[in-house]
Amino acid sequence: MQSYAATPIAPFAIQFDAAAATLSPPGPTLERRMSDLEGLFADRDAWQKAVDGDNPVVYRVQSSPVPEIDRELPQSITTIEPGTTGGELWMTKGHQHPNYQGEIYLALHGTGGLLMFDGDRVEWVTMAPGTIGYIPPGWAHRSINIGDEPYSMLAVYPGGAGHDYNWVLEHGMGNRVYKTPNGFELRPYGGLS
Ligand SMILES: O=P(O)(O)OC[C@H]1O[C@](O)(CO)[C@@H](O)[C@@H]1O
Repeated sequence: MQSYAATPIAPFAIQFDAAAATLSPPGPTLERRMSDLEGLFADRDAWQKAVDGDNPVVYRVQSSPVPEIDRELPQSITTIEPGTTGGELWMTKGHQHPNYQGEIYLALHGTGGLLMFDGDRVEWVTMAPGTIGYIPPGWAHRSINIGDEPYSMLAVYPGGAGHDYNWVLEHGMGNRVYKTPNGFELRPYGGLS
């Protein structure tokens, strides 16, 4: 019989409602407001102004009850609101998996992008409903709403992958994503203003 450091949870069914962008039974949820994205938008003054204003919710994450522990396979649905800060499109914080593990995203609603950076190379996947974006081990990843409506996507990832946010603060994400009259464009990361 296999032994485990943590006993796996029992099998169960999860109802995935793509239209409502929900998982049931629900697990933990989190809400990231503008103040939670400190040091991530290039235009710090624009970021501060938004924080001092109504400090809007930039994105929400709803998880299933599958725990974030080694060998389990949790899922979550992230919904990013449309918006810009200093011209930069609203996005997730972005993170690296400390022990380098893969992940998949399935786009559900709206239009988004999956920006990946391995410290050297940058990759971009445009995400429309039905697109699966594959994140290989070793690539930091960030989602961006490039449309005018909320962008939702399902993530499935190894429970032991972890979230290293400092990696992104130290290394950046290779590119930034800005709104343009015709849509969006990727620009070199640069520093903060
Ligand atoms: O962890 P971040 O970078 O804030 O982004 C949130 C998203 O990333 C995940 O951690 C999955 O990688 C989800 O919880 C959610 O999809």
